[in-house]
Amino acid sequence: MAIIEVSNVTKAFKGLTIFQGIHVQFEKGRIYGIVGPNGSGKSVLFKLICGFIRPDSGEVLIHPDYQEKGANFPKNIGIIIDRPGYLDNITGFENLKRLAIIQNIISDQEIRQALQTVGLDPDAKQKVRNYSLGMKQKLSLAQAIMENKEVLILDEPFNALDQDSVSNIRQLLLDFKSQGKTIILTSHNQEDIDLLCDEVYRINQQKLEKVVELVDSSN
Ligand SMILES: Nc1ncnc2c1ncn2[C@@H]1O[C@H](COP(=O)(O)OP(=O)(O)OP(=O)(O)O)[C@@H](O)[C@H]1O
Repeated sequence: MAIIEVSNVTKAFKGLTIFQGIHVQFEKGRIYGIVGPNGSGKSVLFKLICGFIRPDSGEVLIHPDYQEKGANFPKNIGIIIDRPGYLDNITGFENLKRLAIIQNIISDQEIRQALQTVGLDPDAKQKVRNYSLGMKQKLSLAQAIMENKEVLILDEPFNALDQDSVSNIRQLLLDFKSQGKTIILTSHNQEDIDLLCDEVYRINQQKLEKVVELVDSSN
C-alpha cells in the first residue's frame, strides 16, 4: 500500500469546484511535484492530505504505519502550508522551541541543528519581527524538518530564498530522499521541479494529471 492515497476525491467551496474525482498515490522514498496555476488547488490538496480539510466525497487513505492512533490522520509529517504565524517578539530558536514542546520529542540541540541546516544562526538574538522574507521562509523550513519526519509536505519551499539557499535546500531534499523520506512539494519554478521530482502531477480543470516527460528522440 502507498503511504498516502488520494482516492476519488471531490472538493468544492461554496459552489467553486476545486477537485472532481482525483486520484493519486504517494510511495515511500520518492519526491513528488504538484504544479498548476495560482488558485488551482495545490494548497487545498495538501490540506486534504494532512486532514486539515475533508473531502466532499472520496477519501484520503493513510498507510497504517503513518496514521495517527485512532484517526485517519497522517502522523510523522513535516509540513509547510500557509506560512505559520510566528511570534514576532522572540527569536527564531525560541519560536521553534515553543513548537517543539508540543510533541516534546526533540532536544534543543536538534532545533539548533535544523536552524543551521537551513542557514539560520541558532544563536542570533534577532527577533522574528526583524526577519526578512527569506529568513522567515527558512524558519518554516527548519520547523518542517526539525523533528526528522518521514514525510515532508512543502508548499513552495523555495519562495524568497537566494540562489545559494535554493541550492542548499535542493541538496537537503535529495539527501532526505536517499534516506527513504517521501516529499511532496509545489514550486512555480520549473527548474526545482525538473531537478527534484520523480513524478509530477498537474492540476488541470479540477483533475490531477500525471505529467509525462517527453523523451527527446533527436539523440
Ligand atoms: N477554506 C477555503 N474556503 C473557501 N475557498 C477556499 C478555501 N481554501 C481555498 N479556497 C479556494 O480554493 C482555490 C484554490 O486555492 P489554493 O490555495 O489551493 O491554490 P494554489 O494552487 O495553492 O494557488 P497558489 O499557486 O496561488 O498558491 C482558491 O480559489 C481559493 O480561494
